[in-house]
Amino acid sequence: MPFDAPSSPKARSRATPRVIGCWLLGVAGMVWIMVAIGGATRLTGSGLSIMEWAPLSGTLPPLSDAEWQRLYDLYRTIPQYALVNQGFGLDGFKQIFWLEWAHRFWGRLIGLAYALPLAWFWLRGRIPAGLKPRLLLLLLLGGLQGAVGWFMVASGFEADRTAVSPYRLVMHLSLALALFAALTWTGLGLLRPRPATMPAATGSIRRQAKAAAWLLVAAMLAGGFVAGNRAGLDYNTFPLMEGRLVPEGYWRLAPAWSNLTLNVAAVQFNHRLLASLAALAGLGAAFAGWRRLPPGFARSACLGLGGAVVLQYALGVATLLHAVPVWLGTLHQACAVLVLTAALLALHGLRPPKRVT
Ligand code: HEM
Repeated sequence: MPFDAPSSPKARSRATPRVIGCWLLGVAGMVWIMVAIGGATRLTGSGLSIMEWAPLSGTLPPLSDAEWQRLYDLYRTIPQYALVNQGFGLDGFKQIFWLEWAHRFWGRLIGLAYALPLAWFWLRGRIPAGLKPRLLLLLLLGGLQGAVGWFMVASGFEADRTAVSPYRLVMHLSLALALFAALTWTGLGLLRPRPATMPAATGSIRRQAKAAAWLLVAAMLAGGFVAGNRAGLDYNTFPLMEGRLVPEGYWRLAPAWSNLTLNVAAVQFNHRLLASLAALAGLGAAFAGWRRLPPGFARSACLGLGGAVVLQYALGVATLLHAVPVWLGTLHQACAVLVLTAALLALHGLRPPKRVT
């Protein structure tokens, strides 16, 4: 559903789409930071430290010794404590508590940064009519993401589990990326109206960029399963996996489809394969843009896509070779959003011109 900045004679209504566009991009930036905090939370094993879902009262951290002790006692009832952190004491608990608290606190801030300006623009009649359903949908998606986050965390409390379900982790990561993409695309639509004309080569480069974008989405989903299965702790060589291109035991699990989501060897191989295809497609679009487009937004965006994909690929290999240190894993997760941004900018820059009727 494309949305373009409407042109209006009134200066005030001309300014409003730009302000709304900047606000949406600002919220998208906050979602980006949230993805990075989420990566650090997962990689430091902090994500299961708060066992309550309290959207309002959970805003404040514990303010008394008794409250700290109550939360610690709750945490001591779950398998992760017994199997991973037994005896790490209240001080150890506080260390894993703060990141999860910061993750949830930042989520609440994003909610406010979205809902309050939305209400203000709405009440002052500043939102173009055609944009209202989309802004409400974004609000709904944001709320849903909070609920999915809790749904994911709750899976980590089940018997014999020391981490969350890979399926729910992928759901949470995908929804975060979808929310980021929707905010960014809508914001860009308000800031950059469709051009009246485009160079003839644009159509074929747009198809290449679209292919790269879909391959990137697939690589990101596969990356979620690598993270969810902690598959980056095995096969720490590149490009071969235990001396083979396709690892032994790719189809080890039954039913066969479960290899795609739960088998460490298969999940990691799929991520490598999809990332390589996405990198090739991204570089292809960058090369075509560089060769066939005149200097301008679309050409720079195509080149940016190529650069971002190469950076992310190199970060992925480094993360794997070093068996996922927290800082590299977090950087790889944050850079996935950079690549997504680059793909969105390229697709936006390559949009077909406005049809004249
Ligand atoms: C276009 C390139 C790539 C994209 C878009 C991408 C994206 C992602 C995403 C979204 C995740 C899940 C979140 C995270 O932990 O970061 C992930 C995880 C991971 N990726 Fe990639 N990736 C790419 C290339 C690679 C390559 C080439 C490798 C190694 C050969 C790699 C290795 C890993 C590993 C080991 C993880 C799990 C990290 C963890 O447990 O935190 N990635 N990737």
